[in-house]
Amino acid sequence: MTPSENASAWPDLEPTALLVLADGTVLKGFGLGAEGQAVGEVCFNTAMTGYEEILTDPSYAGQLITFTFPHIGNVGTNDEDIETVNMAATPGARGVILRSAITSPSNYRAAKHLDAWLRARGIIGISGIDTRALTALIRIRGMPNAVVAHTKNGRFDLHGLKKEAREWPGLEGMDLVPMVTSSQRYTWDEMPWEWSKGFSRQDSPEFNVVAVDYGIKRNILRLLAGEGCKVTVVPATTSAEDILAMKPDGVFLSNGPGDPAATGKYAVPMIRKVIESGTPTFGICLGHQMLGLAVGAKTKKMHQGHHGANHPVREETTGRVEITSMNHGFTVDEATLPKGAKQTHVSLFDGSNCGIELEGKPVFSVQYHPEASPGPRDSHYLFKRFASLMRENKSA
Ligand SMILES: NC(=O)CC[C@H](N)C(=O)O
Repeated sequence: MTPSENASAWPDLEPTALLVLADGTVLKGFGLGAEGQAVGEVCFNTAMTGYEEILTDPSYAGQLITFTFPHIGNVGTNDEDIETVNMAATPGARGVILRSAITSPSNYRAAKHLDAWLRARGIIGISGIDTRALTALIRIRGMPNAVVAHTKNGRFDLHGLKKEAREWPGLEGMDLVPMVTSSQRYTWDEMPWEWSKGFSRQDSPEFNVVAVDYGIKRNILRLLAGEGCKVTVVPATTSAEDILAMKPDGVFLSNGPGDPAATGKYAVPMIRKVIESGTPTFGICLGHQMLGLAVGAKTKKMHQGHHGANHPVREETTGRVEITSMNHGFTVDEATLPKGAKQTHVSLFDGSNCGIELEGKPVFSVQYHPEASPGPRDSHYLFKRFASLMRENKSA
């Protein structure tokens, strides 16, 4: 029996939700969250905590997330852990695939049951899936396109669902940034959450940073504010001229969903001009991939992607290993990095590129998520590195 045929944990029960893969495989389960159907690419995330941050990371737009950890929802949800800034936009992941049903929340910060929270955000979910088997399938065959469908009465148009899964074009070539980017400029001064204090404000900023929003997460903005930045967030299509006219001490290129090569069509010309200007620049994930494209490297689709909170990465200059949060399905092809773009970080899982810096320029980026949320804080030093580059550049 293949892993996919074995992946309905309770195949004999009446399903109220289905996961239909593009190859026609049908996995039966129980509906949770919103009713309806959602199409996307299925990826697995191995983080054991932080499901709310994961589900609200706009980089997951166009994806259905399988959590490998079986108990998701135990600590409920609250408004402080949401990572999406642009609430009017599509809220990150379209669907969620779980092993176990969601139990009642048990945590002093819990404000809402995950099931009700998913329903309110229009996220469609299924439980009762053998997520170990589904993960094994993804490792063997790569991330499949699929539809997750949930109806209370258990009636499904199976033919229609199979057709939709089969015909969805997939993430390659897809620019999803217009769905998640902010339509207007705004400023950000909220700093990281502290025990017993909550969030405080940055009221004496040292730097003026422009952050280009391809689907930015709140914790990135908070860590920038924590390093002394007053951040002006601008829509993804803002021109280099408009950005440089704001006289930024630094420019930040955010994370985001979809294929970097598709998004890069309008982002790359802007990024080239910004790095030409000598302005310190820092990119994360999609921002890293598009910086790679801007210097002439190529990006490619990965087989199973990296999604989790325990990925070891080695910093090449020091040999130091940091444990990182990751969420990407595309990667910068290291072999295509031009002279002058140095590989600074590498994944110890598969040797893929995890960071670059431009020789002689105050410009660097990483493939992983140093802001974590969720995940370990080993990589917070990169926000300090950005602040140092801006400080040096200002005093030069
Ligand atoms: N987190 C991100 O920014 C993801 C980047 C890109 N969408 C990828 O999947 O590789």
